[in-house]
Amino acid sequence: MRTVTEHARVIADLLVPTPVEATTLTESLGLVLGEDLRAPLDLPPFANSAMDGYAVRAADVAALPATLPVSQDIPAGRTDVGPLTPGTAARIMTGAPLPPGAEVIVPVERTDGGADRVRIDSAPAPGIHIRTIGEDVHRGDVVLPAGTVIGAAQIGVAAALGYADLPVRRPLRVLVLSTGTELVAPGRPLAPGQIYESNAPMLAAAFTAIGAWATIEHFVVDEVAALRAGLDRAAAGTDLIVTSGGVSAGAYEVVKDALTGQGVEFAKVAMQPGMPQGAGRYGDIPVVTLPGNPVSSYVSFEVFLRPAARAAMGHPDITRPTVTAPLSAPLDSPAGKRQFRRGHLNAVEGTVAAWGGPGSHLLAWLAGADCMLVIPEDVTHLDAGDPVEAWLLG
Ligand SMILES: Nc1nc2c(c(=O)[nH]1)N[C@H]1C(S)=C(S)[C@@H](COP(=O)(O)OP(=O)(O)OC[C@H]3O[C@@H](n4cnc5c(N)ncnc54)[C@H](O)[C@@H]3O)O[C@H]1N2
Ligand code: MOO
Repeated sequence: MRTVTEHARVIADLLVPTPVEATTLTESLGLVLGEDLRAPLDLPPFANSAMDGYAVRAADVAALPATLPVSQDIPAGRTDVGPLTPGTAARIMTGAPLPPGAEVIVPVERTDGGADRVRIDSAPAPGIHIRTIGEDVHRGDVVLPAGTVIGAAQIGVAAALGYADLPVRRPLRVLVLSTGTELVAPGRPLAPGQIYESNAPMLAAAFTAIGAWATIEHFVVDEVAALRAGLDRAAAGTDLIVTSGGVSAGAYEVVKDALTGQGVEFAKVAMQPGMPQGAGRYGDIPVVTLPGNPVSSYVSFEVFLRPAARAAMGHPDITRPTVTAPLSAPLDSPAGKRQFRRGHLNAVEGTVAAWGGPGSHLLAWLAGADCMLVIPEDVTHLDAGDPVEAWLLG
């Protein structure tokens, strides 16, 4: 049997980093910078006022109160500001360029607010309320290093620097294909013996949630020709194919039947759920074949695909945030397998507990879980109070 770590390595090695592409700011959200982003200009790009008020020379407010004629009006956006005439004040608004020669910004509250002449009652020291050139960013500086995950603030600073698009790693293009003659699309009538198809929407959503582009190829019946046709229809332009179902030990194991000896290796992995797995290539395209049981599929995504896909998209941090917390109730685990149990974190008590049983068909319990408990291969029993690792989902 293959270890979890060995199979994780096989899957990680299948994927190569996605290319770095110029992408609009909006579409860059959640993606990762593929190159350092340098500042093409200073921020602020010019000295400007941080207050609505008056710009004056220091010598003109040495003795207070002082009344000065207003020689200029400078709202934000003026592009033709001339030097400040000595012995005068410029009325200036927040963000407006400082007139050359101005040294003191007097907030309007410290004056009589005059438009033609202004009486200045008191004044701050020179430099106060003045935003200097490059105070935030110097031209040429690396503002966002390669590997930065683009969030709202990163989009903000990139826009402030004039970038309309960013060099980010493109999302991984993933094709999700479920197999199973018993499957019916949600929304259609269900005959006895049939079930609704849940793996493809779940897996596609899991990929979308990490910033990948997931498409669903209509699920196929358990026939090799149907699977090959589905793969051929959809494979072009795909970085990764993920199938679910048809990989265990029975008859009608369509994925195994179609892909064994065709570049995909099937293996039992020492984990529960998620034991039957496969990985390889279909033509040139990486393929990962997940077990059909819904919880097995999802757990396999968390353990193998999420980290590999995030690494391919350049994420510096590929694992879920993890805590180690005491169990609030005992649990058992199979010998020789790493068990992944749906879990629940009690944030008040600081404890975790298994959430539902270990059965890999218990999907509603997965939906109610907020963490995944990881019980090592050599542990068969844990008592209440024993520490256990929990991956925080969410
Ligand atoms: N004799 C053995 N039987 C099984 C073994 C084994 O080692 N020996 N392994 C079991 C384990 S563990 C798993 S996990 C499953 C994996 O089976 P498959 O990958 O071949 O999946 P299927 O048989 O196609 O389906 C399993 C189960 O999941 C339901 N399913 C499948 N696809 C979907 C879907 N897209 N949406 C919702 N539900 C789905 C399917 O109806 C079955 O109930 O094999 C065990 N058996
Ligand atoms: O691998 Mo199976 O997931 O134990 O049901």
